[in-house]
Amino acid sequence: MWLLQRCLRFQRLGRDFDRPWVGVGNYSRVTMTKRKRQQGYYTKRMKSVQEGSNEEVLLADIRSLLQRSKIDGPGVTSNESGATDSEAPFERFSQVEVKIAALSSIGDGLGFSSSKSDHVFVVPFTLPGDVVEAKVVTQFANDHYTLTDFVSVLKPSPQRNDDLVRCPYFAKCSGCQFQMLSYEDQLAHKKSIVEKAYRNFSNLPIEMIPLVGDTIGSPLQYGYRTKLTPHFDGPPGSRVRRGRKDGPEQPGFEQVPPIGFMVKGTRKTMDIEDCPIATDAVREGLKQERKRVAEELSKYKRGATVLLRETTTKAPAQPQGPPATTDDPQPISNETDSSNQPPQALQTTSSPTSTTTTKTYITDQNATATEHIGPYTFLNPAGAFFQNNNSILETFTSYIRSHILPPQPSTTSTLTTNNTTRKPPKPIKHLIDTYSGSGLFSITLSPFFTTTLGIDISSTSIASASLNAAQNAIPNATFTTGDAADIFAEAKTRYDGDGDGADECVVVIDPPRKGCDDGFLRQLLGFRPQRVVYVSCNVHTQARDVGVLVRGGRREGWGLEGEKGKKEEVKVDDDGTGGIGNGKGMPRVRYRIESLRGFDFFPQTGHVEGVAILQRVDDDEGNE
Ligand SMILES: C[S@@+](CC[C@H](N)C(=O)[O-])C[C@H]1O[C@@H](n2cnc3c(N)ncnc32)[C@H](O)[C@@H]1O
Repeated sequence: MWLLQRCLRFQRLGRDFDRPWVGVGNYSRVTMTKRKRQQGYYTKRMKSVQEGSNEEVLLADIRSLLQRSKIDGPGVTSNESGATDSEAPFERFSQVEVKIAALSSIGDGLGFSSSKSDHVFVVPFTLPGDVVEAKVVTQFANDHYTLTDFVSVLKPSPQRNDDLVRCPYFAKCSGCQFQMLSYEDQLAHKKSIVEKAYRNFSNLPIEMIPLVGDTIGSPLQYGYRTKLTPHFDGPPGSRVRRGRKDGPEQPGFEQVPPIGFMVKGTRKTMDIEDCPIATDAVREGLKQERKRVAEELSKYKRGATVLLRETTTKAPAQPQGPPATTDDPQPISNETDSSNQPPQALQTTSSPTSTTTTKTYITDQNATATEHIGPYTFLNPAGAFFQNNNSILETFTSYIRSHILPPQPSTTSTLTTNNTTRKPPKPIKHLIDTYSGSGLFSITLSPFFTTTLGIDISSTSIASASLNAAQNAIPNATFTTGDAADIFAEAKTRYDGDGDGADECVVVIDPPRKGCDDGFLRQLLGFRPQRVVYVSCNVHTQARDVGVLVRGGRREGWGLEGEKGKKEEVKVDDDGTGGIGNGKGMPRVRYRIESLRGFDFFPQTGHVEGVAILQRVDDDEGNE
């Protein structure tokens, strides 16, 4: 009977199965059998979950919610479905009523149905207190959770205000999740993301983690994104034919494909005509590029990504005539390297002082985009990395400026816990800017330092960094191309001749989402700079790496219990001190977290940029 029921169910599910399984973020790392795929659930993870991935972060939140619900109870005590752990407890594509209990760190709501108390539903576009209808998509029975599509709100959360939503694609497009949440609540949620990241992923005792500061908001909450990359897929069959020289001719497009972003939770592209989180110039670019692609469709045989990047020029204001407005476009500025760009002057404003600012968009990866941050000008190839929210960069860089050096001690010497005096740390003179990109930190912080030394793996970014230093008349900045870990050998030669030159150095770290590798952390601890400022777009990998620096190299129990419970150690020079020294009998090097805070670079989304300020713990402060 059971077998018959299962067979009937497979048949039903097979009929319903109208799209391939698709993941959210890094879920695609999980593999499964075809039959399980058709059922929409997994029983076994074939590959380990990537550190700091959405999946790992989500699992931590789910486990803590299940733990809490065991104590408090989600309002349900019986398991009416009778499903066992290894069975998918809900039918794929069935609709379930879910009461949302928490907001996860990846921005999706987490809740329970009334039929199963030990199983969490992950529902995008929802808030704690919402009661919603959700459609079952993918089930992870062993991990007690199900990914769903949001269907509708049955009873709204007191936090929900749908009148705030400014985008017609909200609740479908994967770009923004929080438009129905007040900005104040968005910032509070982002603070809790930083708190949870350090609690769940730093592996530090709670007393070593300082209170997280309030999230600093973005001056612009819409109209802030200076770069968009909408895309369109190729015509059916174009993927199979790609790369086959002697194969049949590529089919062309029969109609204009959807041009835009992914539907949330799928790999399907949805057509997006406008994106209100982008700047006016980029929004205009989206409109024009959509038109251009439609007109030139016969040139395309496969899908493509369109680059839209804002560029800003500042010029002395015209002495005569009324100020120009957005309805009164001006010719494109000469400052923009746009030889192969269509004419697109879009937004011109005159400031009451003597400067005219012109913002336009560019689409050529290699054309130069210009950004201004306070008095500094940055030039970059449009396709290269640069922070995407210009409106927050002045606030952000002045925050880093005011924290890059240690707070001034009140006297020339400081009392230690033993009531003995110790010398104040040496004044910091040198900045080491790792993962420097085109020199954002080296350049905006340069007035504080005798020298700055930047490194980035991208030679294009380093070429821009050198150009930007020259452009901003900064004589003391040097940049080099290479792996970030390699900078410490150079820094030792430059600054550490007498053995304590690292006391005069601060290191800024701003890696990609995956964080720093062991080699980098090892070299950093071996160099032992007095101070570290760690900036990151992924507070989870940041928390992991900061944990290593605070423990002085030990990387114990990273990850979720049971996933990667094994103890690891990031070893440097084993000098017999039980930790990491510099190989010259120096005591173990470790850091304390002076402060933690998030910055909201991406309003309306679940992302938060973390800034951790670390100070080396010196011997007489309790180094063992
Ligand atoms: C988040 S961006 C930060 C760039 C810069 N600090 C800024 O704010 O504009 C990360 C940078 O790390 C660089 N990168 C990635 N892996 C690297 C590695 N192994 N060594 C050095 N740089 C790396 C990338 O090229 C990119 O410029």
